[in-house]
Amino acid sequence: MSSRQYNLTVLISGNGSNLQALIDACASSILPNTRIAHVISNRKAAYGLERAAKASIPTTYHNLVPYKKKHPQTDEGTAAARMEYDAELANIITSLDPQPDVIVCAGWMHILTPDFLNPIANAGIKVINLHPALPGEFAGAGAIERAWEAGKKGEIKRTGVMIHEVIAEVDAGEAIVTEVVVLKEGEGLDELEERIHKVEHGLIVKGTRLTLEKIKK
Ligand SMILES: Nc1nc2c(c(=O)[nH]1)N[C@@H](CN(C=O)c1ccc(C(=O)N[C@@H](CCC(=O)O)C(=O)O)cc1)CN2
Ligand SMILES: NCC(=O)N[C@@H]1O[C@H](COP(=O)([O-])[O-])[C@@H](O)[C@H]1O
Repeated sequence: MSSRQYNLTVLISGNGSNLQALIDACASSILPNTRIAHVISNRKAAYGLERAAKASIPTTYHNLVPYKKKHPQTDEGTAAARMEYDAELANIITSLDPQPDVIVCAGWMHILTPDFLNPIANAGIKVINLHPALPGEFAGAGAIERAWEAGKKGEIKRTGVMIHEVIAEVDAGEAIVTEVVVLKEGEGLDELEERIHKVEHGLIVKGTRLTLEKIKK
C-alpha cells in the first residue's frame, strides 16, 4: 500500500460494533494509513456515536424527521423528503475536507436513493455495505432472522455475511468479500446472531481493506 493517508466515512444507525471493529483496525496495522475521519448516524441514540466520540472521531447526526415535516405525509411527500435528506447527506460528505475515499455502511438502516448515490459517485467516492446474508439472499432488513427461520424449515443449511458495493437496488451490488456461516441444528436466534456478528467484525475490515487496495492500484 502507498504511504498516502486514506479516509473513511462510516454510516451507522445503532450499536456500532462494526464501527468499533474498523476503529480498532485503523489503530492497528490491519488498516495502515487509514483513518475514520467522520461518522454519521441517522439515529440520535446510536451508541456508535459514543464509540466515535471516545475515539475522537467527528460525528454528525443526520435526522430524517425535519425533512418529513416539510412535506405532506403521503407517498409522494415521503419520497420528496427522502430525496432531500439524501441529497443533503451527500452534500455533508462531499463537503468534508478531505473527502472520504470510501463510505462504509456499517449497520446503516436507511435505503440510499440516487439523490445520494449519484453525487457521491460523481465525487469518485466508493460506497460499500455490510450485509448479514450471502449474495442474492435475504436482501433488506432482518436478514439474520429470516435466514434462521429458513434454516428451521430446512430450506437452507447455511447463511453468511457479505461486504458489497452499494447500488440503488438494495443489497444487490457486486460482492467484494463473502463468508459462509453454517447453520447449527436447534440453534437459537441469539446464538446465530452472535456468531454472525463475529464474522461481520472481521469481514467489514477485510472488505474495507480490499476496497482501499483497489483504489490504490
Ligand atoms: N441503495 C441502497 N441503500 C442501502 C443499501 C443498498 O445496498 N443499496 N444497503 C443498506 C443496508 N441494508 C442492508 O444491508 C438495509 C438497511 C435498511 C433497509 C430498510 O428497509 N430500511 C428502511 C427503514 C428501516 C428502519 O428505519 O428501521 C427504509 O430505509 O425505509 C434495507 C436494507 C443501506 N442502504
Ligand atoms: N441490512 C444491514 C443490516 O441488517 N445490518 C445489521 O446491522 C447490524 C449493525 O450492528 P452494529 O451497529 O453493532 O455494527 C449488523 O450486525 C448487521 O447485521
